[in-house]
Amino acid sequence: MIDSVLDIVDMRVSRGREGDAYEVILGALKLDSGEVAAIVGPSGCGKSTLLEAIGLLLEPKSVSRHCLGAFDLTHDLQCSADTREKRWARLRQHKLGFVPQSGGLLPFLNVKQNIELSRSLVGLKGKDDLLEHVIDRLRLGKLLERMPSELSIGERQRVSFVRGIAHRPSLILADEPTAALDPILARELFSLIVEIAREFRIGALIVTHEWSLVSDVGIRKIVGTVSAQRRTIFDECN
Ligand SMILES: Nc1ncnc2c1ncn2[C@@H]1O[C@H](COP(=O)(O)OP(=O)(O)OP(=O)(O)O)[C@@H](O)[C@H]1O
Repeated sequence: MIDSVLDIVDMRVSRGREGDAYEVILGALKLDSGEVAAIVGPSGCGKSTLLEAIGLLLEPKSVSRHCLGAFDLTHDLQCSADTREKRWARLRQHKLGFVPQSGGLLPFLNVKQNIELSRSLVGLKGKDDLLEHVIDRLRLGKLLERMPSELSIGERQRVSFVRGIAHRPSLILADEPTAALDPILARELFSLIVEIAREFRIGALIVTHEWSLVSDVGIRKIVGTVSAQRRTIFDECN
Protein backbone atom coordinates (compact mmCIF):
# COMPACT_ATOMS: atom_id res chain seq x y z
CA MET A 1 0.00 0.00 0.00
CA ILE A 2 1.31 3.48 -0.89
CA ASP A 3 0.83 6.18 1.75
CA SER A 4 1.41 9.84 1.23
CA VAL A 5 4.03 11.21 3.66
CA LEU A 6 3.70 14.80 2.51
CA ASP A 7 0.98 16.73 0.71
CA ILE A 8 1.39 20.50 0.43
CA VAL A 9 -0.56 22.96 -1.71
CA ASP A 10 0.33 26.64 -2.05
CA MET A 11 2.69 27.17 0.87
CA ARG A 12 4.05 30.70 1.19
CA VAL A 13 7.00 31.42 3.44
CA SER A 14 8.40 34.80 4.16
CA ARG A 15 11.84 35.42 5.62
CA GLY A 16 13.57 38.59 6.69
CA ARG A 17 12.48 42.03 7.78
CA GLU A 18 9.29 43.71 6.66
CA GLY A 19 9.93 45.75 3.53
CA ASP A 20 12.98 43.60 2.80
CA ALA A 21 11.34 40.18 3.12
CA TYR A 22 12.18 37.25 0.88
CA GLU A 23 9.20 35.17 -0.26
CA VAL A 24 9.20 31.49 -1.13
CA ILE A 25 6.19 29.86 -2.80
CA LEU A 26 5.63 26.12 -3.17
CA GLY A 27 2.78 25.46 -5.62
CA ALA A 28 2.19 21.79 -4.90
CA LEU A 29 4.23 18.88 -3.59
CA LYS A 30 3.05 15.35 -2.93
CA LEU A 31 5.51 12.72 -1.74
CA ASP A 32 4.64 9.07 -1.15
CA SER A 33 6.40 6.77 1.27
CA GLY A 34 9.43 5.30 -0.48
CA GLU A 35 9.83 8.38 -2.71
CA VAL A 36 12.78 10.79 -2.85
CA ALA A 37 12.78 14.30 -4.31
CA ALA A 38 15.51 16.92 -4.56
CA ILE A 39 15.06 20.65 -3.99
CA VAL A 40 17.41 22.47 -6.36
CA GLY A 41 17.95 26.07 -7.42
CA PRO A 42 20.49 28.88 -7.34
CA SER A 43 22.26 29.85 -4.13
CA GLY A 44 20.12 32.07 -1.92
CA CYS A 45 16.85 31.25 -3.73
CA GLY A 46 15.21 29.83 -0.59
CA LYS A 47 15.85 26.07 -0.60
CA SER A 48 16.75 25.91 3.10
CA THR A 49 13.90 28.26 3.94
CA LEU A 50 11.45 25.91 2.21
CA LEU A 51 12.95 22.84 3.91
CA GLU A 52 12.69 24.50 7.33
CA ALA A 53 9.03 25.34 6.73
CA ILE A 54 8.30 21.76 5.65
CA GLY A 55 10.28 20.58 8.69
CA LEU A 56 8.11 22.68 11.04
CA LEU A 57 11.06 24.83 12.11
CA LEU A 58 9.71 27.95 10.43
CA GLU A 59 6.08 29.06 10.29
CA PRO A 60 4.73 29.63 6.79
CA LYS A 61 2.80 32.82 6.16
CA SER A 62 -0.05 30.79 4.68
CA VAL A 63 -0.80 27.34 3.30
CA SER A 64 -3.85 25.90 1.50
CA ARG A 65 -3.11 22.28 2.38
CA HIS A 66 -0.42 20.81 4.60
CA CYS A 67 -0.57 17.13 5.52
CA LEU A 68 2.23 15.14 7.09
CA GLY A 69 1.15 11.52 6.70
CA ALA A 70 -2.13 11.18 8.57
CA PHE A 71 -1.61 14.52 10.35
CA ASP A 72 -3.45 17.46 8.84
CA LEU A 73 -1.64 20.70 9.77
CA THR A 74 -3.58 22.92 7.39
CA HIS A 75 -5.34 24.82 10.12
CA ASP A 76 -2.50 24.87 12.66
CA LEU A 77 -1.62 28.47 11.80
CA GLN A 78 -4.96 29.48 13.30
CA CYS A 79 -4.20 27.74 16.65
CA SER A 80 -2.47 29.54 19.52
CA ALA A 81 1.32 29.61 19.17
CA ASP A 82 1.62 27.46 22.28
CA THR A 83 -0.70 24.71 21.03
CA ARG A 84 0.94 24.73 17.63
CA GLU A 85 4.48 24.50 19.02
CA LYS A 86 3.59 21.56 21.29
CA ARG A 87 2.03 19.67 18.39
CA TRP A 88 4.86 20.52 15.98
CA ALA A 89 7.59 19.62 18.50
CA ARG A 90 6.09 16.14 18.86
CA LEU A 91 5.82 15.69 15.10
CA ARG A 92 9.43 16.88 14.61
CA GLN A 93 10.66 14.40 17.18
CA HIS A 94 8.70 11.38 15.95
CA LYS A 95 7.92 11.82 12.27
CA LEU A 96 10.66 14.03 10.84
CA GLY A 97 14.35 13.33 10.39
CA PHE A 98 15.99 16.72 9.91
CA VAL A 99 19.62 16.70 8.77
CA PRO A 100 20.80 20.31 9.11
CA GLN A 101 23.40 21.92 6.87
CA SER A 102 25.61 22.64 9.87
CA GLY A 103 25.59 19.06 11.19
CA GLY A 104 24.14 19.95 14.57
CA LEU A 105 25.84 17.18 16.56
CA LEU A 106 26.00 17.66 20.33
CA PRO A 107 29.70 18.31 21.10
CA PHE A 108 29.65 16.67 24.56
CA LEU A 109 28.34 13.29 23.27
CA ASN A 110 30.31 10.79 21.22
CA VAL A 111 29.10 9.58 17.81
CA LYS A 112 27.25 6.56 19.23
CA GLN A 113 25.57 8.65 21.94
CA ASN A 114 24.56 11.34 19.42
CA ILE A 115 22.90 8.66 17.28
CA GLU A 116 21.28 6.91 20.23
CA LEU A 117 19.86 10.14 21.66
CA SER A 118 17.33 10.65 18.87
CA ARG A 119 16.23 7.01 19.28
CA SER A 120 15.89 7.14 23.04
CA LEU A 121 13.80 10.33 22.83
CA VAL A 122 11.12 8.34 20.97
CA GLY A 123 11.51 5.24 23.16
CA LEU A 124 13.57 3.09 20.74
CA LYS A 125 16.32 0.86 22.12
CA GLY A 126 18.61 -1.97 21.03
CA LYS A 127 19.64 -3.32 17.62
CA ASP A 128 18.17 -1.83 14.46
CA ASP A 129 18.69 -3.26 10.96
CA LEU A 130 18.33 0.11 9.22
CA LEU A 131 20.86 1.77 11.49
CA GLU A 132 23.47 -0.99 11.20
CA HIS A 133 23.11 -1.00 7.42
CA VAL A 134 23.54 2.78 7.14
CA ILE A 135 26.52 2.92 9.55
CA ASP A 136 28.20 0.19 7.54
CA ARG A 137 27.50 1.75 4.11
CA LEU A 138 28.74 5.16 5.23
CA ARG A 139 31.90 3.58 6.74
CA LEU A 140 31.28 4.93 10.21
CA GLY A 141 31.71 1.70 12.21
CA LYS A 142 35.22 2.63 13.45
CA LEU A 143 34.21 6.13 14.52
CA LEU A 144 31.42 5.35 16.99
CA GLU A 145 33.47 6.13 20.12
CA ARG A 146 34.90 9.42 18.75
CA MET A 147 33.75 12.87 19.84
CA PRO A 148 32.42 15.22 17.10
CA SER A 149 35.54 17.41 17.51
CA GLU A 150 37.65 14.38 16.52
CA LEU A 151 35.88 13.98 13.15
CA SER A 152 36.50 15.55 9.76
CA ILE A 153 33.71 17.75 8.39
CA GLY A 154 32.72 15.01 5.93
CA GLU A 155 32.61 12.42 8.74
CA ARG A 156 30.49 14.78 10.83
CA GLN A 157 28.13 15.21 7.91
CA ARG A 158 27.71 11.44 7.54
CA VAL A 159 27.11 11.01 11.29
CA SER A 160 24.58 13.82 11.16
CA PHE A 161 22.71 11.95 8.43
CA VAL A 162 22.67 8.74 10.49
CA ARG A 163 21.41 10.65 13.52
CA GLY A 164 18.65 12.18 11.38
CA ILE A 165 17.26 8.78 10.40
CA ALA A 166 18.04 6.82 13.59
CA HIS A 167 14.56 7.26 15.08
CA ARG A 168 12.92 5.90 11.93
CA PRO A 169 11.14 9.05 10.80
CA SER A 170 8.53 8.85 8.05
CA LEU A 171 10.13 11.82 6.25
CA ILE A 172 13.85 12.64 5.96
CA LEU A 173 14.64 16.33 5.33
CA ALA A 174 18.31 16.77 4.49
CA ASP A 175 19.91 20.15 3.80
CA GLU A 176 22.90 19.71 1.49
CA PRO A 177 23.94 16.38 3.07
CA THR A 178 26.77 15.86 0.56
CA ALA A 179 28.28 19.37 0.67
CA ALA A 180 31.44 18.18 2.44
CA LEU A 181 31.73 14.74 0.83
CA ASP A 182 34.01 13.60 -1.98
CA PRO A 183 32.25 12.61 -5.24
CA ILE A 184 32.35 8.88 -4.45
CA LEU A 185 30.81 9.28 -0.99
CA ALA A 186 28.31 11.83 -2.31
CA ARG A 187 27.06 9.31 -4.89
CA GLU A 188 27.03 6.60 -2.24
CA LEU A 189 24.91 8.75 0.09
CA PHE A 190 22.40 9.62 -2.66
CA SER A 191 22.09 5.96 -3.70
CA LEU A 192 21.71 4.98 -0.06
CA ILE A 193 18.92 7.49 0.51
CA VAL A 194 17.03 6.15 -2.54
CA GLU A 195 17.57 2.57 -1.38
CA ILE A 196 16.53 3.02 2.26
CA ALA A 197 13.55 5.15 1.29
CA ARG A 198 12.24 2.30 -0.90
CA GLU A 199 13.13 -0.51 1.46
CA PHE A 200 11.94 1.08 4.69
CA ARG A 201 9.02 3.07 3.17
CA ILE A 202 10.40 6.49 4.13
CA GLY A 203 9.96 9.70 2.11
CA ALA A 204 13.00 11.96 1.59
CA LEU A 205 13.47 15.56 0.49
CA ILE A 206 17.04 16.65 -0.14
CA VAL A 207 18.27 20.20 -0.69
CA THR A 208 21.27 19.98 -2.99
CA HIS A 209 23.44 21.66 -5.59
CA GLU A 210 24.33 18.26 -7.10
CA TRP A 211 22.12 18.63 -10.19
CA SER A 212 23.90 15.98 -12.28
CA LEU A 213 24.04 13.46 -9.44
CA VAL A 214 20.31 13.92 -8.88
CA SER A 215 19.70 13.23 -12.57
CA ASP A 216 22.00 10.18 -12.49
CA VAL A 217 20.17 8.51 -9.61
CA GLY A 218 16.86 9.38 -11.27
CA ILE A 219 15.06 11.25 -8.49
CA ARG A 220 12.41 13.96 -8.88
CA LYS A 221 13.46 17.61 -8.92
CA ILE A 222 11.63 20.48 -7.31
CA VAL A 223 13.23 23.52 -8.86
CA GLY A 224 13.30 27.05 -7.48
CA THR A 225 12.92 29.80 -10.08
CA VAL A 226 13.56 33.34 -8.96
CA SER A 227 10.56 35.10 -10.52
CA ALA A 228 10.76 38.67 -9.34
CA GLN A 229 12.78 40.60 -6.85
CA ARG A 230 13.19 38.54 -3.67
CA ARG A 231 10.59 35.92 -4.65
CA THR A 232 11.12 32.25 -5.62
CA ILE A 233 8.56 29.79 -6.96
CA PHE A 234 9.28 26.10 -6.46
CA ASP A 235 7.77 23.64 -8.89
CA GLU A 236 8.30 20.13 -10.14
CA CYS A 237 10.65 19.86 -13.14
CA ASN A 238 9.85 17.01 -15.56
N1 LIG B 1 17.39 34.27 9.20
C1 LIG B 1 17.25 35.01 8.10
N2 LIG B 1 16.80 36.29 8.16
C2 LIG B 1 16.64 37.03 7.06
N3 LIG B 1 16.88 36.59 5.82
C3 LIG B 1 17.35 35.35 5.70
C4 LIG B 1 17.55 34.47 6.81
N4 LIG B 1 18.02 33.29 6.36
C5 LIG B 1 18.09 33.41 5.02
N5 LIG B 1 17.69 34.62 4.63
C6 LIG B 1 17.61 35.12 3.23
O1 LIG B 1 16.57 34.38 2.60
C7 LIG B 1 16.97 34.00 1.29
C8 LIG B 1 16.89 32.50 1.14
O2 LIG B 1 17.90 31.89 1.96
P1 LIG B 1 18.11 30.29 1.99
O3 LIG B 1 19.18 30.00 2.98
O4 LIG B 1 16.80 29.64 2.19
O5 LIG B 1 18.62 30.01 0.48
P2 LIG B 1 19.29 28.70 -0.15
O6 LIG B 1 18.67 28.53 -1.50
O7 LIG B 1 19.17 27.54 0.78
O8 LIG B 1 20.80 29.17 -0.28
P3 LIG B 1 22.18 28.33 -0.41
O9 LIG B 1 22.05 27.43 -1.60
O10 LIG B 1 23.19 29.42 -0.60
O11 LIG B 1 22.37 27.57 0.89
C9 LIG B 1 18.37 34.57 1.07
O12 LIG B 1 18.24 35.75 0.32
C10 LIG B 1 18.89 34.86 2.45
O13 LIG B 1 19.74 35.98 2.43
